[in-house]
Formats: sequence, C-alpha cells, structure tokens
Amino acid sequence: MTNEITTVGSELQLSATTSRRINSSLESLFSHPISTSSHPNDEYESLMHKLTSMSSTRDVSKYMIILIGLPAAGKSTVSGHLIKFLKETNTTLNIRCQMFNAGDVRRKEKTLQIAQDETEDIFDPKNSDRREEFAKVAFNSALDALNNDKCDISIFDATNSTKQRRKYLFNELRSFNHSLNSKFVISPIVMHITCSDKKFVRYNVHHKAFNADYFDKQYESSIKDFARRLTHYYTQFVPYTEDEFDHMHSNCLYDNHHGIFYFHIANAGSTATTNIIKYSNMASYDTVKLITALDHFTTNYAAMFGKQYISKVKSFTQFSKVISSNHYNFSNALKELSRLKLLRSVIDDNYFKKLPRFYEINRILEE
Ligand SMILES: Nc1ncnc2c1ncn2[C@@H]1O[C@H](COP(=O)(O)OP(=O)(O)OP(=O)(O)O)[C@@H](O)[C@H]1O
Ligand SMILES: O=P(O)(O)OC[C@H]1O[C@](O)(CO)[C@@H](O)[C@@H]1O
Repeated sequence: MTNEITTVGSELQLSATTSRRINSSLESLFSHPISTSSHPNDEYESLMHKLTSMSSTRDVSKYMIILIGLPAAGKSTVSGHLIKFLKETNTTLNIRCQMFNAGDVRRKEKTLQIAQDETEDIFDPKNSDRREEFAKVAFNSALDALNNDKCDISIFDATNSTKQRRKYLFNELRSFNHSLNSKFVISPIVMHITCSDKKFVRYNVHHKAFNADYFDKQYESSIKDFARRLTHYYTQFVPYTEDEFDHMHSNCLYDNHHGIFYFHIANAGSTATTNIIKYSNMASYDTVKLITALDHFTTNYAAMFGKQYISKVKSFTQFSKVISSNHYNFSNALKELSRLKLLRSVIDDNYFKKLPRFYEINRILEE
C-alpha cells in the first residue's frame, strides 16, 4: 500500500482565506447596533468575549467522513470497526463519532417492499430523485450533529455512487464552512470501501438477507432483490479516482483549514490500495493525530479486522464446514445448506458476467 502524504498550499494563500473568514465575522459583529447606554469598557469586554468564544469554537476540528462504495461492499461494517479502533487508540479515544445512514432514513419513511416493477423499485436509476432526498436528509442530520457539537466526526453512510452526488456534498460542506451561522469548520474525509472478490460479494449478499430491509422477507426473495439492487448500482456507480480527488483538492483548498484526505480499503484490506493525505500548512495537531490514526487503520485493516472476516468467508462456501458447525443441529444444517445452494445459484458466475461494467469498474479501482 503506497501512501502519499504532503503539505500543500502556500501559507500566504491559506492565511488570506482565514483572514477573509475572520473579516466577515467581524463585519457581522460590528453590524449589530452598539448600545450607547453601557460603559465603553463594557462594550469592549463584551466584544472581546464574543471574539474569543467565536475563534475558539471555529478552531475546534470537526470532520465528516464521506463513505463511497457499492451496496454490501462493507461500508457500515468497516465504519463500525473504525469507531471501535478510534475508541481503543490513545490519541483518538475522546473523539466522538456518529453514523448517519441514508438507508435508515428510507426505512423510516417506508418499509421496503420487494418491488414488483420498476415504478416501485427505489433502487432503479429511474427513481434516483427519491433516493437523493433520503440521502440529503441523512447528510443534513450529519451536518447538524457536528454543528450542534453532538459529535466530532460524523460518518455519512450512503453509496455516494455518482460524481454528481459527491460534488453536491462537497459544495454543501463548502457553503457550510463559509456560513456565519456555522459554529465549526468541517473537513471532509473520503473513505472508499470496495469489494470485487466474488466470494466476498456472495458472502456479503447472504448477510444482507438478514438486515433491516428484509427482516420480514423470505431468504430467496431477499437475495434476489438484493442482487437486482446491486445490478442497478453497477449501471450508475462511478469509482472515486485520483482525478476526482485532485479536482476536489483544487476546489476546496481555500475552504479548508486542515487539508484533504482520501482513504481506500479494498477486499477487507487484502488488495493493495493508495491513501492520499494532503495537509494544509494550518492543519491542527488534532487533525494530524486523527489522520495518522486513519492511515494506520486503513493500512493495517487486514491484520486488525479483515483476517477474521476472510477466514469466515472461506469456510462459509464449504459445505463440509456448514455440516461440522451444525453438528448437533441436523435441521439447521439442512436449512443452511439449502440457502447456500440457492445463494450459489443466484450469485453465480453468470450473475457476475452480466453485472454491467463489473470488470471495468474493478479494473479502475485496482489500477
Ligand atoms: N470487513 C468486513 N468484516 C466483516 N464482515 C463484513 C465486512 N464487509 C462486509 N461484511 C459482511 O457483509 C455484510 C454487508 O456489509 P455492510 O452492511 O457493511 O455493507 P454496506 O456497504 O454498508 O452495504 P449497504 O450499502 O447496502 O448498506 C455485513 O453484514 C457483514 O456480514
Ligand atoms: O443514495 P445512495 O448514496 O445510493 O445510498 C443510499 C442507500 O445506501 C444503502 O445503504 C445501500 O444499500 C441503502 O440502504 C440506502 O438506501
């Protein structure tokens, strides 16, 4: 895994940005009518107090982790591992993390019905406008939680599979950072979670059949529905590349105190990837501590968490292991074997062959 760490942006450019922000804040302070009844010293004291509290809150580091990845790639699971890791690491144990899942917003609105046709199918690209609405609700909650100091890192958990969506998110963060109503400056951190190994995909889809979308559905209809969902996503998913990062970097440099960061975990850490870490000259000590921890987490993910998962995937596909792990429960063994057979017939080689752009997308990711 090759990681790129640089410091970017001249101090002059960045301090110009900061002073622009402080100047506009000052303007707002002075635009309030100044009371003539109080003593001039009181006025001064109160102004200084306001300034001190303003600069101290706006200087506290807040971050939004924007996840990118196809359904069942492992985004939520890896995020859970990340939260655990940060809690158990000395330098980051006080950082408060919260997850915001676009799927949870969708589920609150309506229990997922297995679609009979495309008009009902929320994952059909034809219905992407509705999905955008759910994602916006989750994203705004993630922003609010940071602004109201409910957490220090919010993890925005959605597939964020199009460039258009990502552009929208970065622009929103940019406007947030410029707004005088914002109490903090938020730095975006992109985390790409990808899964191209067919055995992993099969295992993950199997586990999706037991998630909140399908709690009241039959196994067969659940995996078929999820397989269709994945197919829809393959028609629209655009992998996040270094070009997009560079574009975001040149657009965000002036808005961001701390820098721009990109992390990638592929196949639970078993495939080599590249992290890109570009600090600005004004990155805080807290930011460096967090980014160092994230770099360690992603670089060592396979050893810390991936290994166990990979060994489970290996034994999952072996009929003999299913039988031996259900040694005392014959009917359970039969049930699991029939599910496995079904899964293998739905998510078979032909399914992958027919997945739109499966090889193209994964080639880009592994370049
Ligand atoms: N790294 C991993 N470690 C352990 N289990 C994993 C891992 N990645 C995926 N899985 C398994 O695959 C299932 C699906 O993963 P997960 O729900 O995290 O994917 P996701 O990308 O968040 O999916 P979605 O976008 O559909 O919400 C999990 O329930 C888990 O069983
Ligand atoms: O709108 P996006 O970015 O595709 O993400 C939303 C979807 O992501 C998922 O977590 C992927 O399965 C769904 O539960 C959710 O509806």
